[in-house]
Amino acid sequence: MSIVGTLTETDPRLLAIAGGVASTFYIHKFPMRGDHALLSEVALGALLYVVDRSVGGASFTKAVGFAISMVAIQFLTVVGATVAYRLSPLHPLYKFPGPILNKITSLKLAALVYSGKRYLVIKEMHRKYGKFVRTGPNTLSINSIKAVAPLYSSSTSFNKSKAYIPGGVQGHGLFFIQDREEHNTRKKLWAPAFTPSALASYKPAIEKRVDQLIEVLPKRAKGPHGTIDFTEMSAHWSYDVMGELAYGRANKIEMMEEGDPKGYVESGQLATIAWESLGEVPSLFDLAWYLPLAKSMSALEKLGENMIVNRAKSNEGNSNDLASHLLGEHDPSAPKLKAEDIKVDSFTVIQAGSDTTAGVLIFVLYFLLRDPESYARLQAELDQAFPEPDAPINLQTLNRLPFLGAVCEESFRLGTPFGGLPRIVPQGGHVLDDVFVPEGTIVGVPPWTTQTSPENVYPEPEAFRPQRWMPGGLGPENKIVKQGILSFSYGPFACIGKSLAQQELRLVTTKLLLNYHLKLSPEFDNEKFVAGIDNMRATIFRYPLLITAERRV
Ligand code: HEM
Repeated sequence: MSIVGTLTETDPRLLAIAGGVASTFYIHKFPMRGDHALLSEVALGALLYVVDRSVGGASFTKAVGFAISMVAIQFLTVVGATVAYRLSPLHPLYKFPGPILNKITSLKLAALVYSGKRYLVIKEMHRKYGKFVRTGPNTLSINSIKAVAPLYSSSTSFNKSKAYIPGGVQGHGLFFIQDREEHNTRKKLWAPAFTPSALASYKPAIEKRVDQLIEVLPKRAKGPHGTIDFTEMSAHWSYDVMGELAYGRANKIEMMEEGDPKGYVESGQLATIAWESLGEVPSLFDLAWYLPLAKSMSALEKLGENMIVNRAKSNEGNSNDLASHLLGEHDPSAPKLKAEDIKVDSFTVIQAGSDTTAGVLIFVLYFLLRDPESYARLQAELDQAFPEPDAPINLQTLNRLPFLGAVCEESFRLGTPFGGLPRIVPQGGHVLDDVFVPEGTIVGVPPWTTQTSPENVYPEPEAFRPQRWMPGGLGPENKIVKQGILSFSYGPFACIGKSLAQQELRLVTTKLLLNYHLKLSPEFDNEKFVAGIDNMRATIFRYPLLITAERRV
């Protein structure tokens, strides 16, 4: 007989069940890292094996079987007790409606995020269940602009949830810092790189890269129709811009020239997919980091590290590049960031600034090419403002063009890459839109839902209608409620690169339309393109935007 049986004379299966119930209470009170939980289970199994063999005198096979069955019973008890608790009135979110599987396990939400269609499904859930939907055991989606200020933009706005912990990455970067105070300190370091004068100083570098795009575009044409994969082109352009802005002359990112042989764009996308989906189940994320796939996910992280290390050593950077701020070159007496933190901030610059802008540029062209009237109107506005297509663009003129502004705003609205902006309800809970939400709940206002809701944007909220942003809009019923537009979020954690992205987008759209007659390629398949849009912090286009470009004379 095993030691457990000898000592207690109780059926060991009952002890395993009791252990499972106790573990359930423990892990709900003190959530555990996934790799630590797995390790504890393995350690428990090993302990049971050793005890059963040495004290009970069992054979190897019997002791292994005993250890496995006890661990399995304990584990299944944890699963069963967790499901029962999450569906029971004892759970703090019991009163909130939502699909039953979502209430039971965060794996359901993670799978939805992974599918890239969270933005569409969550909107549908709100239509079915109302303003508050329980999208995970401990997660609420809130379709209410009254929740925007408390969650994001007020002085007491909530901290970021654990969805922002970037798996096995060592070090803290601005985007991933959850705590408001720590975030505030780091943001002071970044902020000087995004002042209006700093932005104006980036114009020559952005314009140089836009001119390079204009040059390279026809060289990418392939096949009988001269088809250009603009999804790839846009990503390469965008990475080159961020490389130049971040590391100045020390930049080695040259994708328009050399392509992307090391697969950095794909690596960034894989990391985004993993962060965004597994962020909903952080305990699984801790395990995923040990898989071989993590290696390809971390290629971009490595690039960020190499670039900032080179930049720091080489003295080749510009005094106003983004790295100069992260490296503290403007104030030698100020405390320096730890090397591992600089590394994370370095790849944050590249990734946060590239995939997002590249995605919205793809949407700008897609929408314009599907809407010849808007295309023609924009081209006329640009031709009039800039009669010399090759001359440098005057920023003041550029920023004053109303229809260009309207096209960009409408593309940010419909091409928003962020499916969710999860925050955590602070101690004591909080009343959100007249409903009490318990502390510790993960809450978010879903950008796509609010941005395409007829309550916030009217008429035709899901259609590309740039005129809605112009004086007079789409008629007397025209409506745009600002708090409903979350493309760049609001408040302390909002996008620090918003003005930069706007400037980049205006410049590149202008030069593209001034220099080329752009069209959708005959090879382009609209249905496949739309079905292939996956929205997850960056937009992943599973099917490319295929265009043709004919030089204007
Ligand atoms: C179309 C382009 C862009 C869009 C739609 C966009 C959108 C956003 C959004 C919604 C957030 C908040 C995310 C959250 O709370 O989870 C964010 C954060 C951020 N964005 Fe952007 N972004 C764009 C371009 C850029 C660019 C060009 C940069 C340049 C470096 C940038 C840098 C950042 C950084 C560093 C953060 C983290 C800010 C913080 O935590 O304080 N973004 N972005």
